[in-house]
Amino acid sequence: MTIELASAENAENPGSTGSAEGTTGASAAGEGSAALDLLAQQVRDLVDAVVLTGAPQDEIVEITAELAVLTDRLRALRRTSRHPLAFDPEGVPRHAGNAVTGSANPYALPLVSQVTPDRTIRAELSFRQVHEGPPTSVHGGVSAMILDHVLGQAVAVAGGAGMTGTLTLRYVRRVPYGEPLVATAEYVRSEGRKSWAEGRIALPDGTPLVEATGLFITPRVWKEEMTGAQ
Ligand SMILES: CCCCCCCCCCCCCC(=O)SCCNC(=O)CCNC(=O)[C@H](O)C(C)(C)COP(=O)(O)OP(=O)(O)OC[C@H]1O[C@@H](n2cnc3c(N)ncnc32)[C@H](O)[C@@H]1OP(=O)(O)O
Repeated sequence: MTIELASAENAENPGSTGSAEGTTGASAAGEGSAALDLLAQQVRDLVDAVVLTGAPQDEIVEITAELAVLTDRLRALRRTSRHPLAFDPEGVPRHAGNAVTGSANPYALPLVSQVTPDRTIRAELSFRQVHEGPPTSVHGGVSAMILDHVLGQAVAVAGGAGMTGTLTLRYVRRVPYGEPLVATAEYVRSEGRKSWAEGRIALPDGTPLVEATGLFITPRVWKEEMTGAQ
């Protein structure tokens, strides 16, 4: 596997035509263009509107046809390259297409995480109704995805970036949507290519809702690429 890093050659956002007003090109931290980020946010708003719509049948049919035209227009301009992976100044891996943090990915919240002075990963977040699982609560798999990511970031900033080997969750209380929450994760320890982290999604006062522990393994092939081994 080749890990594609942002560089002078590939830093230009592959999703951008380069001519649209307001596009900035990818930053060194692997962010998407401003125009693409706005498009992604518009699609998130659209998804929320679909989930919550009370429109009559004929209106839904008409809107669906209009959206199909826009979808075809975008599909015709499909890019072939991936968003570059880059590291922000704090060492957090980022790319604009990521399913959790990607500013250019409508599927992503997007989660915005920071590294605190004690190397904890911290992200303030708020789920939306689109994340609903059990009535009035966030789907457990969505919480797992967020925790997988922040635990992965915690081991990455500690130098043990890897793929998730195991992720263990304890769902302590129901996770509400539409309310401010906080996700945090800390690196715990490493043994060879294995690194462990723990984290949680909590209320702002620290009350835990979901707790997680995870094992991340730096794939042998990554190590070989980094060390130049055959
Ligand atoms: C630099 C880039 C940074 C990028 C990213 C940061 C992103 C930020 C956040 C993103 C976060 C989101 C992240 C995601 O979403 S990652 C997506 C979800 N995870 C995967 O898809 C992983 C799929 N599996 C694999 O790719 C390989 O199996 C891995 C890489 C895991 C190991 O294959 P590899 O060939 O390298 O290793 P090995 O077979 O020689 O085994 C080595 C050791 O590990 C032990 N073992 C193996 N598997 C498991 C297991 N499942 N549980 C427990 N232990 C396991 C094994 O027994 C052995 O132990 P020992 O005998 O030595 O004691």
